[in-house]
Amino acid sequence: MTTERPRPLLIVEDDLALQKQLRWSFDQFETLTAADRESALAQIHRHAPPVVTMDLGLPPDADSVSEGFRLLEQILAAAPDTKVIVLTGQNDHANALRAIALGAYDFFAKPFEPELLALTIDRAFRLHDLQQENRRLQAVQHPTALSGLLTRDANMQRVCRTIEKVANSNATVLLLGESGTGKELLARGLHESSPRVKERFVAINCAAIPENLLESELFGYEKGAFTGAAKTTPGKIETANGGTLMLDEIGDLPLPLQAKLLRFLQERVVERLGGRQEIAVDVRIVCATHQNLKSQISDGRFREDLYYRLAEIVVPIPPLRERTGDATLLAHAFVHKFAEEQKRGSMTLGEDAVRSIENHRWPGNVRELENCLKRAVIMADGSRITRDDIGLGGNDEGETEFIDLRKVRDDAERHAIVTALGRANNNLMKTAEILGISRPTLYDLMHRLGLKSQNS
Ligand SMILES: Nc1ncnc2c1ncn2[C@@H]1O[C@H](COP(=O)(O)OP(=O)(O)OP(=O)(O)O)[C@@H](O)[C@H]1O
Repeated sequence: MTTERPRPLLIVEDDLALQKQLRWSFDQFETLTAADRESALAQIHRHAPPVVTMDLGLPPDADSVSEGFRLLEQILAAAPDTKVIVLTGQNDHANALRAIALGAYDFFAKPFEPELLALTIDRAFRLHDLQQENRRLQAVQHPTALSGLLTRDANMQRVCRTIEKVANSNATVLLLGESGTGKELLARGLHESSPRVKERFVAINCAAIPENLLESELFGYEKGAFTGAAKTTPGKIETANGGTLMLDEIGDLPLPLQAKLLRFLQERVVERLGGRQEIAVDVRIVCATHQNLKSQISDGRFREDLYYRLAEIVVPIPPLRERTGDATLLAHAFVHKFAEEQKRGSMTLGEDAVRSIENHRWPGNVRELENCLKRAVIMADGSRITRDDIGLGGNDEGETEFIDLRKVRDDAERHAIVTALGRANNNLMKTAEILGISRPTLYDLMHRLGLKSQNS
């Protein structure tokens, strides 16, 4: 015996006799009905039915198809996965084809055989389920390479999607972000999501190496090329052959080396210092910087032609302070990680510690947060990390912003109701329909929020 709940099927039909017949024919589903466009939309918002059957001729002008097509477009805009089966008049092929072109799943000419329509509805439910399952699996399997990167912030999630999307191409990527925002983590994620994953990921920090050594680090040298060059050594570019080379702090690359890098990007060959042979290298370049390269270009400190070679895809990374909820999300994860590493058993963050983390501006971004929590885990006396263990200083008490969910909800509800009242010209029945709630619920809400309809 199956215990599955019947699935919601919306029947949009203004002919009440036919509506009743359809309900009766499809009693294996949880049938919902609507006789016009607005109530159909309210049902869509309230119940999200995966499948809809709809008549094209709807009031106020049931003889024309304009209201039906408008509804079809609105359903697909609100819930694009909905399978809409359009019921047309006999010999109404033109409208049937127009409905399919707009995204309807199928059409049936009236009068139709309920058994045949039931088969199509079944098929539509199955297709809808498959698509949902597919999406769920993709969501679960997708972020493999970037799964070490924690975020709930919408902008940061967008950055991750961009990285995953460009991973398959060979485009040069420029990551722009403050120090410690995760540029190297993203560059590695890009490499690991790319077809080059089996080859090497090589990173070099252009700011950390003195100018005279940077050239040989990047391009390599032949034995005897300079004093101390005891043996032939390939440079980082060559070492990354087949893989990905990350040039961190590219804004610090000295001008003569910028010219040399540009030549490499144009010709894709390197010549080691003291060597005469050109060596072909196939490498994907990812650059990163916290500097404003555009202003460096205006100051003559960065070559514009190199910039355009490097900036095929530019990905700005938001600083931690602009990522909603991420500081605490990461803090909990770091506590867990370091408590395990330090064999301190299970540790938690006290409320005062969480508030102090929320209020800090994190100029050093995730790296600063990571170091801060590592120290706190080591320093904490018990299993609960306090504000003092976090050691961010400052008096956070005054700055604490309490999130009052009720107020946030009230504000959102007030905004929605006022907008709907305006749209419905203060007609409460219409307002309730637009909002997808019953009239008594609307009255209750308006009463609670102290809202008055202008007619009352
Ligand atoms: N979203 C994140 N989730 C988990 N760990 C992160 C995240 N972002 C950064 N980290 C960690 O924070 C540290 C700093 O990140 P990373 O080295 O990638 O930053 P960066 O922008 O390259 O820094 P810099 O510009 O100073 O080189 C690393 O240990 C990294 O693993």
